[in-house]
Amino acid sequence: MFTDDVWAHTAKLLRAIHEHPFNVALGDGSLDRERFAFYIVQDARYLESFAKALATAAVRADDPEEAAFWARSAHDAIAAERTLHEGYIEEYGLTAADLSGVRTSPSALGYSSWLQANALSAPYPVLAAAVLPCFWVYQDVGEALVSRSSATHPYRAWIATYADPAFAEAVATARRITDRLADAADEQVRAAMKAAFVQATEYEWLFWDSAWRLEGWPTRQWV
Ligand SMILES: Cc1ncc(CN)c(N)n1
Repeated sequence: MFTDDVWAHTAKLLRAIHEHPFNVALGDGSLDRERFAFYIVQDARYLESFAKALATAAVRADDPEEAAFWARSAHDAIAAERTLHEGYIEEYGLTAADLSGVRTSPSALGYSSWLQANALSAPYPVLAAAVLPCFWVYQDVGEALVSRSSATHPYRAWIATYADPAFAEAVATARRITDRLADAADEQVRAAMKAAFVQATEYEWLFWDSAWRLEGWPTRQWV
């Protein structure tokens, strides 16, 4: 199956994601608030673009069941995941003014813009492959962390969201869709699907790394 193959192809990168200091600290609860708050604010921005890419996939899908799945996922990215974000934003006492003063990081902007470009101009099967890691990598990380998180773990709500069986069900559906599209695709489209899956997984690593580095714009000093 296409998705088994691309998952195996990205095994080293996936290991690097699990072993990234951000995720190790997220898992053992030692991640400092500043880094997690940075991540949450950037992720709220990212989710807006991700949801739009999913809504575009719903429009471009050639199968009504697939269209419904993408539309539901677009809704969930805003509704369910945002509830999670708002919980942390409230806990950290961040105001709307604090949030609007934060500039979208280079990595968050890069990932979001790349998703938008795929949504608007890549073939539909390539778009499906581009959004798949956004589901699957998070479920993989959430599931790996859940067994180690106690009831008092500071990031338990985050871990529980992505380790939830409903999220695993969404991953299974996204994989089924991507495999169906890969089966029907010619070699050129399949190669573009693989490249999109790898690129999105690289962006997933970058996103966590950017939060770990509290990534800003070095050019800000000149403008
Ligand atoms: C960067 C990123 N990638 C994926 C997800 C999970 N939808 C997320 N919340 N943020």
